Amino acid sequence: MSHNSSTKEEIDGYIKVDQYNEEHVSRIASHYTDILASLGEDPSREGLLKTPERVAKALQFLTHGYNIDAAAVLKGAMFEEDYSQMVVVKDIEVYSMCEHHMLPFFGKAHIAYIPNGHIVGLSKIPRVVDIFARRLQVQERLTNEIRDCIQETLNPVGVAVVMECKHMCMAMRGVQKQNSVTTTSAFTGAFENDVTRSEFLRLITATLS
Ligand SMILES: Nc1nc2c(ncn2[C@@H]2O[C@H](COP(=O)(O)OP(=O)(O)OP(=O)(O)O)[C@@H](O)[C@H]2O)c(=O)[nH]1
Ligand SMILES: [Zn+2]
Repeated sequence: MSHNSSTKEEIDGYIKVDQYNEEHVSRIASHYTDILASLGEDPSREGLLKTPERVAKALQFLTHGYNIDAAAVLKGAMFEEDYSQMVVVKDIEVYSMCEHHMLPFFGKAHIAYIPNGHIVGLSKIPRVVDIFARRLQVQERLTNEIRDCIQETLNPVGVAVVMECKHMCMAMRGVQKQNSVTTTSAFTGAFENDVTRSEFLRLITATLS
């Protein structure tokens, strides 16, 4: 992956295995060799020989959102359309990493917008989620960044984002709460109105049968 330019693949939100930045991979890997030794491991034992490189590549994948322009992704599929009801995309899987411990947090995002002359290709909404999630994050900022990107790019009548995530730093270590879920939300425009917001919350909690 080039860290200096956005290829078509990067704009599409993908990183291909042959696109890792080799210079960064080898730099990160050499640090991980030290880290393994500092943990009391033997970095030269067979099972760990390729681990620093694997971790380096995994980390590049898990943070590859930094160099993708989320607004450009949305603009790539905006269509003029005379539809002015709420569009809701719910249950979008989210995998991110907390910036405090670099441990995963994961869960679901539910997103709605009310068009203002333009709709956006539906797949672009989960892509925007991924672009901001594949960075070191806190859930609150992730929620706001998704909202702001959609609002500023699509200029809809309103945007709503709700995220429900589990944080591994609260489950595997620290306070060790296995079942707690953190909910964050961010709204603009029409969703600041109680009736519209309630309609959105009703739609994301409704189950299809
Ligand atoms: N607000 C917010 N906090 C987060 C998020 N992810 C992790 N944290 C918290 O970041 C905080 C960091 O607190 P510190 O006291 O500096 O770190 P710590 O000693 O490792 O804290 P403990 O996790 O309580 O052991 C912890 O309370 C984490 O639960 C997030 O997405 N949003
Ligand atoms: Zn954390």
